[in-house]
Amino acid sequence: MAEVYNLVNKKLRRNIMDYRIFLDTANVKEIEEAVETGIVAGIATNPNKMANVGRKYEDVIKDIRSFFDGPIAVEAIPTETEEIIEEAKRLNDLSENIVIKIPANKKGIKAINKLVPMGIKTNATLICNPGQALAAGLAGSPFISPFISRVDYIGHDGMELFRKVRKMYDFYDIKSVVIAASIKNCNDAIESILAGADSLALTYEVFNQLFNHPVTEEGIKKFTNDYNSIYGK
Ligand SMILES: O=C[C@H](O)COP(=O)(O)O
Repeated sequence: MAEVYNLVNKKLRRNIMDYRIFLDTANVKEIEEAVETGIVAGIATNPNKMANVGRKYEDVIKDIRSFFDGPIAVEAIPTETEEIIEEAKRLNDLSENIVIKIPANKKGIKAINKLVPMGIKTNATLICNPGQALAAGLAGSPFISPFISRVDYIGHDGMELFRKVRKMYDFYDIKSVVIAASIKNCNDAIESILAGADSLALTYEVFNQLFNHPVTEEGIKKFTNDYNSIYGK
């Protein structure tokens, strides 16, 4: 078990650049457009994102696979350990390079502990306190997702949670890829990188904020006018 854990995690650390940005949506049009920038490493969905587009996991995965071979994260919904494991195996078989999101409560952690030695990539999700992150890391989950904005929404400090998780992982030398998840603006995305995020899960809206600044747009207009004044357009 320890051997498998080390293997999985060493490999993940080597390929960490493969996981810098997960696009957090199940909207295939958005995914296709964003992938064209060349900076999307993976796709993250959850049942909420699937419900937003009103489509089944199988159909969304099939569409994404027609143009993208990076990791696709999908969430296992059963709440009992054995059922989570069965659903994770089923989802994993839908395509190459699937990551199974599993909520980090005790039943989920037990499932992760069994799935990792099978070579199934898990992402411990809905992490809202540092203890859940510790448990997920010690269970060997290759990915973990501390949630930032959802923790903020109940009056706690999501970024502080993230900082604690990062510090704890460094202190215990836990190698899981730490994904800053549930990010609602570009500032939180950058803050979480500065706090040591290995990876970001960005909604399409936040992803687009990466490229935008009014001064840039103003500058483009001004430079276009200047160019046209030279070339007489
Ligand atoms: O499932 C992971 C997402 O990053 C959660 O984000 P959300 O708060 O937008 O659903």
